[in-house]
Amino acid sequence: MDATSCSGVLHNTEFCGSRLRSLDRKLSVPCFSTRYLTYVAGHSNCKKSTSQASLIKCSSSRDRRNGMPWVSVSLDPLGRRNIVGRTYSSAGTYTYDGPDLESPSHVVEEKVGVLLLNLGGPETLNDVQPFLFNLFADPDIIRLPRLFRFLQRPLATLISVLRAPKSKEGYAAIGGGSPLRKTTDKQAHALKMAMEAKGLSAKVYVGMRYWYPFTEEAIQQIKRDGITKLVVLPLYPQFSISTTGSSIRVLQHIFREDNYLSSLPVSIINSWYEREGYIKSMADLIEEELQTFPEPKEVMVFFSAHGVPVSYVEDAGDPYRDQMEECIFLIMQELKARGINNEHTLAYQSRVGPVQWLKPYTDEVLVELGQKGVKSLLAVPVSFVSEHIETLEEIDMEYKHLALESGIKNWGRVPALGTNSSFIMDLADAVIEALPSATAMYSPTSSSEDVGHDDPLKYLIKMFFGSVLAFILLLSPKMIMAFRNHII
Ligand SMILES: C=CC1=C(C)c2cc3[nH]c(cc4nc(cc5[nH]c(cc1n2)c(C)c5CCC(=O)O)C(CCC(=O)O)=C4C)c(C)c3C=C
Ligand SMILES: [Fe+2]
Repeated sequence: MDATSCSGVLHNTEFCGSRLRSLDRKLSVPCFSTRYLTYVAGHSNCKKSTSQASLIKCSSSRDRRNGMPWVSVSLDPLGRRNIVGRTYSSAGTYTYDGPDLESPSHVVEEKVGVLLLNLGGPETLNDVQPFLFNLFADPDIIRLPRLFRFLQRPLATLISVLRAPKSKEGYAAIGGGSPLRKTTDKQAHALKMAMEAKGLSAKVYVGMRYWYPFTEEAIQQIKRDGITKLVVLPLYPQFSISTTGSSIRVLQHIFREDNYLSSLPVSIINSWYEREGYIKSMADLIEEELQTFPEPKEVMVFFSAHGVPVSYVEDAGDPYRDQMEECIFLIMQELKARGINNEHTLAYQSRVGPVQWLKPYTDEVLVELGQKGVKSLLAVPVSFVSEHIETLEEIDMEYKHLALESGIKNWGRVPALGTNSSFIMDLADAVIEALPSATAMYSPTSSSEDVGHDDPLKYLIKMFFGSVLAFILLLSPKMIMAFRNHII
């Protein structure tokens, strides 16, 4: 064999002397011949072991960045070799000439699944109120003290009814519904293709938190398909209790109840805002959009993130604000490395209800910038990777109008990443890197426990008194205004 044209990636695995050890890092290894890969991986303290080798049939697909076949092999905690993806396992042609790996008959044929999690959005105006009900019924969105949890659903009914007219106006303005489902489906398809190009054959599922296709439906399909390893990829770059946290709690709840699911190896990617591919893709979009301004260097880069109530960060320990700030820092650092030194700022949009949200608020900052004489502004939505009401209506219509009214002359907006190819390629890498750490997910702890609907009479009494209390609370004019308006 000649050590020439291909390379592979060996995940979490190190060949060291006669032992196999798990490592939490990725090893790039040389490859011999175009048809077979030979992995030769070494441990810095065990130089002698670097001749351990494993042969695996190459995929014909090529990695986009280096033009090389892209192969993943992992070991489970017992040291068995799992060939990641059907491309390899179905090919079934490999040999191993090292002394300690098990025989080919122990190779598990993996059926890899990737579950994309997202919020979901109403597809028609009639869906708006029930969608809002689902959202506000989520104890991770309206966090009530345990004693008042029984009020969750009556409150959700009230708030959703109060808010629906304002929300409907927004959805009507963007064509009568949310594009989130279509975009997420496209992202799922693009991700499948990208993984295939990297040699991983996997099924991709979409599970929405508040609208169709619900996470529960996606999980049922995963079961029907007999998936043996699952990577969960929330389509939120930064973690928040209210988004990724909420979706994962739903998963935990479903998995706990089910024998098959509770032992299914799962790897959850909690956040991925710091990934180089994501940061570079965002920087690409900003760089490109800056060129559309008459004086690109004078443009203020205005990051607008979806807000969360301050109490999430300060009382409940939500890492969202920290991750957001770090994410902006990394994007700006990448731009600086490209010689782009524009001023930038971060603000939070989309607050709902009467509590304090993360500051500064997007609407207030826009007015201030206009008053300070900023003339050109590029809005960068940073907590989303697809277009939806918060970008198409709130940023493109409401904030743009406010900015122009406040004295800003040149307005631009960076599109959401959507199916941007370098972004999707990076998500594919994220999935491939996450696969080896998949373990059974069952966790007995969950903060979103149900309020005990076992006894119907008890439940009805709670619902009745809860509703009365909720009406008294919510019919105060201040509360009504807070939920009706977007507060801008
Ligand atoms: C990182 C993203 C998001 C966070 C954090 C988040 C928190 C959060 N949201 C609400 C209330 C609403 N959100 C609504 C829509 C909406 N929210 C996000 C993302 C995050 N939310 C997206 C992508 C969307 C749009 C979905 C779509 O239809 O396309 C809405 C409905 C729209 C509206 O009426 O404004 C509400 C309400 C809370 C209370 C919250 C944190 C506690
Ligand atoms: Fe939201």
